[in-house]
Amino acid sequence: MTTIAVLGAGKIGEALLSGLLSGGRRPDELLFTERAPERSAELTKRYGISAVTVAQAAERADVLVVAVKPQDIGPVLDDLAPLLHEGKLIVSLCAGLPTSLYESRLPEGTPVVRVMPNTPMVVGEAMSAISPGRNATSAHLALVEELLACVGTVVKVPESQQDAVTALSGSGPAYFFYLVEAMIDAGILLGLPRNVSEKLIVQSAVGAAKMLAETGEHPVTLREAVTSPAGTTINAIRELENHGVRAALLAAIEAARDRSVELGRAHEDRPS
Ligand SMILES: NC(=O)C1=CN([C@@H]2O[C@H](COP(=O)(O)OP(=O)(O)OC[C@H]3O[C@@H](n4cnc5c(N)ncnc54)[C@H](O)[C@@H]3O)[C@@H](O)[C@H]2O)C=CC1
Ligand SMILES: O=C(O)[C@@H]1CCC=N1
Repeated sequence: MTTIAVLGAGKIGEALLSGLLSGGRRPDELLFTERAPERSAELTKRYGISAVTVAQAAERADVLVVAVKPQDIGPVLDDLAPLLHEGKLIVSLCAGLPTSLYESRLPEGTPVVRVMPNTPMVVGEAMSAISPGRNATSAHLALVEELLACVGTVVKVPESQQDAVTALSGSGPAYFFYLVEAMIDAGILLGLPRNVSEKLIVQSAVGAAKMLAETGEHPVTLREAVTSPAGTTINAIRELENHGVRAALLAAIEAARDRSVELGRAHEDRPS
C-alpha cells in the first residue's frame, strides 16, 4: 500500500484527495496537513481522511504532495528537511517552483517530480503534465503517472516546458470560464433570461469540447463548419478579429508564463 500525504489541502489539494478517493484509494491510504484548522476539520468530516502534522506525514507517507501556494513553500521545506527519510518521494504541484529548489533544500538524493495539474481534476478530467527531477527514477515517474491517471489525463514533458504548461493548461480552465462568463453576459445584453443564457452557453461549451476531444478534427475545421457564407457567425468572427482577441490570448498566456518563471526565481537567492 502506498500512503499519500497532501501538504496544503486547499483547492487543488482537495481536488486531488477527492479524485484519488473516487479512483479507488481508501481514506486510510491518504493523509493531509493543513494550516487552517477549520479547513482541516471540514475535510476530515467530508472525506474521512486524517489531518496530520508535517512530522507525521513525513513518517507515515511514501509520497508527499506539496500543494501550498508557491509563496508559502519556504516554511514547508524548512519543516520537511530535518524529517525526511530516504525513499520518500516529493511531488510538487506548485506553479513555477523548479525541482532544483526542493533538491537543494531537502536531504541529498531526495527524488522530486514536478506536476502541473488543473482544477477539472474535481470531475476526473484533469490535464496534468509531469517532469522528473534529477533524482527521480522511471519508477517514481510511473507511480506519479498512475496516481494522476485516477483524476484525468497525464503527459510527460521536459521540466523546461513546465512554465509554458502552467500558463496554458494549469491556468487554462480560468480562460474558458472567463469566456463563458462573458458569453452569458452577451445573452443578457440580447435580452435572454440569465438562466436560459447560462444553459445555452454551458451546453455549447460542453458540446464544443466533446467535438474537439472526440472527432479528432482541427479547431479550424470545426469552426469553419459553423461559419456559413454571409451568415451570422462570420459577423461575430470579424468583431473578434477587430478587437484583437487572438493577439490578446497570445499576450495573456505569455504573461502567465512570465509569472510562473518569476515565482520560481523568487526562491533562487536563498542559500541551501
Ligand atoms: N488552483 C489551481 O487551479 C491550481 C493550483 N496549482 C498549484 O497548487 C498550489 C495550491 O494552489 P490552490 O490549491 O489554488 O491554493 P489554496 O490557497 O486554495 O491552497 C493552499 C492551502 O495550503 C495551506 N497551507 C499553506 N501553508 C501551509 C503549511 N505550511 N502547511 C499546511 N498547509 C498550508 C493553506 O491553508 C491552503 O488551504 C499552488 O502552488 C498552485 O500554484 C496548480 C495547478 C492548478
Ligand atoms: O494561478 C495560479 O498561480 C495557479 C497555477 C495554475 C493555475 N492556478
